[in-house]
Amino acid sequence: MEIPIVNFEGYTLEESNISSQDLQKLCNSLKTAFTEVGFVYLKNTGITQHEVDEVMKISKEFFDLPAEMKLPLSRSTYNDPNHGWVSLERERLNPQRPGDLKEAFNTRLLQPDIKWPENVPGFREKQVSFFMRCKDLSLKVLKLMGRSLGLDPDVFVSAHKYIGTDKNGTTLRTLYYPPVQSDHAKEGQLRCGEHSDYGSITLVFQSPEGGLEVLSRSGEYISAPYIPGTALLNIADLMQRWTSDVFISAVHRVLLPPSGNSNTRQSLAFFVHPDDEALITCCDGSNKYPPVNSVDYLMERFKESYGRK
Ligand SMILES: O=C(O)CCC(=O)C(=O)O
Ligand SMILES: [Fe+2]
Repeated sequence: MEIPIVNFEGYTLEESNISSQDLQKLCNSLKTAFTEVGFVYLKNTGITQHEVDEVMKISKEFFDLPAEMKLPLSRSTYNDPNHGWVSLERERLNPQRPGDLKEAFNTRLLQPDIKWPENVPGFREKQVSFFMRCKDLSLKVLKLMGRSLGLDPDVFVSAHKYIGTDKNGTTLRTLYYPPVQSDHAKEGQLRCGEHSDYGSITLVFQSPEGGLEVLSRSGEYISAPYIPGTALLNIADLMQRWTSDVFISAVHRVLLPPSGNSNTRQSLAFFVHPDDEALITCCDGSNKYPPVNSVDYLMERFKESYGRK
């Protein structure tokens, strides 16, 4: 099994003059991908490889700073549950394993009056403008998802009104995986432990090293390689619940590089979450899962990956 590629030509960020026949085709392809794999590559979205490369480049400048310059920007120092720097091994996406061998910087609030890295000129502007591009693409996809299920096209979009504000947890995360000496890693340690994402959907952009793997329905990990110019999109847990398990939130991971390989790796992940106060109720009216408040659900999940205190 492979992750399908869906062409957004005609429905890019700059266009929406697609014929109703092509729109239906697009919806059908997405629905197939989301029900069978939970992951899909989107090509010709309007987000270019150049944009992605630029965000990765400026992110690397930040990650290369000495730890004492990043420490004041730590995730826990903000009056916000998710914004800021996450140090190496701080997070365990699979709570059964040692901390992940990755660093991250999370952008959630777009206000200029919160702390940003000062020593990397342009960092804030580049992260914020990429956040906006990902937001626009995500809203377009959410609309197609509603339509693909034969529902009101706004059923999901209308629960994502406050992205970029303190009423919504949507986060752009730039990730850096430093070189690993596999023989020095702790037992069972990975670059990114097995997990599924928490919110509604996630967009992922990897550096050319690739390395992401996705658990297929038949129980084997399949590779999600780097495909330049594409955005990889996956369903997350709240969306699976919202669709009464019609759309699949697939488990994924990043293993350690093979012994002797000293490559670094980068990725950008845009985690789309519904508005804090949105009540997530099965969209087919089935009551398969009880209604849940979006922010309550997400806070519970964060506690698991950062260790319960
Ligand atoms: O680094 C990647 O390619 C994916 C990371 C990931 O799955 C996550 O942070 O949730
Ligand atoms: Fe993930």
